[in-house]
Amino acid sequence: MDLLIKSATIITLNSENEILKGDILIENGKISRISEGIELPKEKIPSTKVIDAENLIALPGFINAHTHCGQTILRSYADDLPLYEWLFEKIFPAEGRLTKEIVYYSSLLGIAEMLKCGTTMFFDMYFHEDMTAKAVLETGIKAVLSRGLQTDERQQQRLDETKELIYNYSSDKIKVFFGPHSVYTCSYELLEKVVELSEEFNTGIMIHLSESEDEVNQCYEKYDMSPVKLCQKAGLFTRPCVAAHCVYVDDEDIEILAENGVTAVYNPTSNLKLGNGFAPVFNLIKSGVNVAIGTDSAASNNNLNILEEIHIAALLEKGMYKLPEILKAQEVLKMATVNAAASAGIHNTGRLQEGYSADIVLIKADDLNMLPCYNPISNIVYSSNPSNVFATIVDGKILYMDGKLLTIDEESLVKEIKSIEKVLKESI
Ligand SMILES: CSC[C@H]1O[C@@H](n2cnc3c(O)ncnc32)[C@H](O)[C@@H]1O
Ligand SMILES: [Zn+2]
Repeated sequence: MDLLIKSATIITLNSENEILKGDILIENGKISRISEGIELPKEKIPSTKVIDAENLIALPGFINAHTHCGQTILRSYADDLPLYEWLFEKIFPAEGRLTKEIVYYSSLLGIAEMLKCGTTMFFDMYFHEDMTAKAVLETGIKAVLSRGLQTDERQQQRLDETKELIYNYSSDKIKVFFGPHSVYTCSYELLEKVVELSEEFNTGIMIHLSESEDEVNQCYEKYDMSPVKLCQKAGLFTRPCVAAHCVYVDDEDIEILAENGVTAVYNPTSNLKLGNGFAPVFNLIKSGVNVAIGTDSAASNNNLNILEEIHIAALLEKGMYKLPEILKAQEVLKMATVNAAASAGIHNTGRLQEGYSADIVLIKADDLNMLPCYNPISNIVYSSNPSNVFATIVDGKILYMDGKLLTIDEESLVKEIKSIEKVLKESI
C-alpha cells in the first residue's frame, strides 16, 4: 500500500534547519513527492493509506550506527565494570552459551526496541549474524551487518561466515561489512586479510577503535603506534570504514581519520558506563571527520534508545567545554541520520527527499513534553522520548504505529525472552 502523510511538520535534513509544513507522498517504498496540498488521483485512493500528520513531525528514520543486537539478551547481566573485565571475564564466557536460537530472539528483542524508538536502520557486529539477518528480513528494518572477527583457532571459520552472509543476505535491506572486532583481538595479519577481502567483495569494514586507554597503551607496547595508525598501516582506511568509539584519538589520529574519510561512531552512554571517558567529538567534527552515533549494545548501555543517545550526545559536549553552542541540535540529528547513511555509502536514506527510500519516523508534536514547540529540532533532541514516537516507516512500510509493532508478535516475543532468561540464569 502507498502512503500519503498529510500536513506534517517536515524536517528534511537536506539543508541547514529546513523545516516545511506539507505532505509526503510515498509510492513503491520511495518518497515520490514532498509538497503542500498533494491530492490523490481517484484511481490511487483505494491503494493509498492517508495519515493525518497535522500534529506530527516527520523526519528521516534514525540510524543506530553501532550496536550488537544479538547481545540484547545480556542486558543487565554485567554492569558497573571496566571494559576489559566486562568483556573478557563476564561477556565472552556468557556469549559461549548463546545458541543460534537465542541470538535470533535476542535480535528480535533489539529490533523491537529500536523500532519503538524510531530507528529504521542499524549497524551491527555479532556472531550467529545469520540469525540477526533473519530477524531483519522478518521485521522489515534495514541493517549493515558484520560477523565479528577475532584471531584464534576459529578465525577462518568466522571469515567464511562473513562470506556466507554476503552471498546469502546482501540486498536492498542488508549490507554486509567485514567486522574485525578490534586491534587487541585481531592479529595484524588478520587486519590485512580483512582489507584484501573487503576489496574482493567490494564492501566496507566496521571495527571497535581506540575505545579505552588500555587498548591504546597495549597497542603502543605491541606495535609502537596508536590503534588508528595501526589500522591505517594495515590498509583499513583504504576501504569504507566505520570505527566505533574513537575515544582516545590524538590530533594526528584525528587527521588520519579525516583525510581517509573514516566515520567515527560516537557511543556516549557506553563510553560513560564502561568508564572509558569522553570522545573528542567537537575536535573530530571540526577536523572534518564524519561522525555518526550509536547506542552500542544493551549489555553496555543498557538500552537501544537512540533518542536518549542523541540527547546525551548533545549535552555532554556543552558541559565538557562549557560552551553551549559547541554542538547544536541539528548537528546531532545529522549524526543519527545523514552522516550514518553516508558512512556506508548509502545515498538513498537519511534525508527526506524525493527519490529517497521512505525511511521515516513520525513524532507526536502535541504530547505534553513536546509543547510548546518554538523549534521542532530542539524538541526532538532535547525533549523527546520513545513514547512520542507515533510511527516508524521503512521502505514505505509501517513497522510500528500507535504503540503497536506490526511485524513482530510482541506477546510471544516476551514469552520467548522470559524462557531464555530462565535458561541463561542457570547456565551463565
Ligand atoms: C565478536 S562479535 C562482537 C563482540 O563485540 C563485543 N562487544 C560489545 N560491545 C563492545 C565494546 O564496547 N567494546 C568491545 N567489544 C564489545 C560483543 O560482546 C561481541 O563479543
Ligand atoms: Zn560495540
